[in-house]
Amino acid sequence: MGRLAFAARLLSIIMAAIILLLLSLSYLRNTEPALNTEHNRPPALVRKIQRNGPQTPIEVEQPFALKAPRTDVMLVTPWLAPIIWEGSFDQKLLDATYKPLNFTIGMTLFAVAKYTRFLKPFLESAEKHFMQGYRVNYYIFTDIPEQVPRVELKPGRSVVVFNTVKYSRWQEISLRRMEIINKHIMNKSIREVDYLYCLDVDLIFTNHYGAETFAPLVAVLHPGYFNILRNKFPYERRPESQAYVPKDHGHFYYIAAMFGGTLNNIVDVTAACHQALQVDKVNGIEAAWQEESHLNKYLVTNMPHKILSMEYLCNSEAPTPASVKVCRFSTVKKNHAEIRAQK
Ligand SMILES: CC(=O)N[C@H]1[C@@H](OP(=O)(O)OP(=O)(O)OC[C@H]2O[C@@H](n3ccc(=O)[nH]c3=O)[C@H](O)[C@@H]2O)O[C@H](CO)[C@H](O)[C@@H]1O
Ligand SMILES: [Mn+2]
Repeated sequence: MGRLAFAARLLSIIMAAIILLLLSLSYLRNTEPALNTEHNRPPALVRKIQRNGPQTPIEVEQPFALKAPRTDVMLVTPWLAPIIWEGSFDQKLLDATYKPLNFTIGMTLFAVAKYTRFLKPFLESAEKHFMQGYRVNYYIFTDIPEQVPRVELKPGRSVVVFNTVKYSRWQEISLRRMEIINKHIMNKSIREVDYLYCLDVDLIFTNHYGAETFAPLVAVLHPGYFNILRNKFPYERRPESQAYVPKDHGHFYYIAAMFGGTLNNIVDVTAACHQALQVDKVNGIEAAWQEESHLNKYLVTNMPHKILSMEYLCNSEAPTPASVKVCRFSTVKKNHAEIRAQK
């Protein structure tokens, strides 16, 4: 074999080896079982229906395409996410669809310092109204585990208590929730829930709160800002903050006392808010409404798949708007100065 022919042969062998290596690398990348692959999987409901087969149809009142169930409120956003109001859903139909799937619903609740006093009424009301007939795990974060009350739980429901530190400022206790929830999902102390709800504890359930709220990412209209121009929303308006939203941006103002969704979505939203909060801290700036400002900033571009109306967060200290036919989750009156005082 001539020198030239040998060199050509060698070159083609090297080229083939490189192509093979590149192909196997891209195969490995595609098959890597990282947590991130969750993003590409169909939602839990679709997976389970694929596994179990379709559910049996049940008798419901016929819906008509030309008849809106309600005409006084917006039922779907411009990006086609439903807004949930009394009269817009059939609870029987939803339960017949979802209950056979045996979902587990997780809930994170922080009760630090004096806020442990809210746990008993919260849990007792949740046992009456929240996700009846579903499996529920309450994840309670507290610095005083002995003050977690014993509340009688229905079958399939449980309380898990995690120790957490008490930061000296109430704002810090509130905003650190993003970081803590994120860590507990990443280290797998919270797992195997189909949906996770992250709630304030100074609230009580006052009516049905169930499957109509299931979505990959769900947020709630703030009862104080549902009918004002967006340039008046209490977004963070200083460009130096990571939570900055310009006056002509945004759709709805959401309340941080409740957001929920699938674990991968909650990982994303809590990670984004935690990172933004850290950058703000380094820059010596705290957003107007702490994590609520960061949550709202996130939701400007990552719009929720479903929005809950103010029925899902009623302000017990203000008149109920006419559009709210049922209050399902209501604030508890509290003396801010007393409860946030250190002693
Ligand atoms: C009326 C008002 O002021 N609203 C703001 C206030 O909501 P809130 O007044 O509802 O805040 P909050 O005092 O309920 O704190 C939020 C949550 O953090 C936990 N917690 C807080 C303090 C504490 O000592 N122990 C404890 O466990 C607890 O789960 C509580 O529900 O603050 C939020 C966090 O920024 C939002 O900005 C709200 O818009
Ligand atoms: Mn609160």
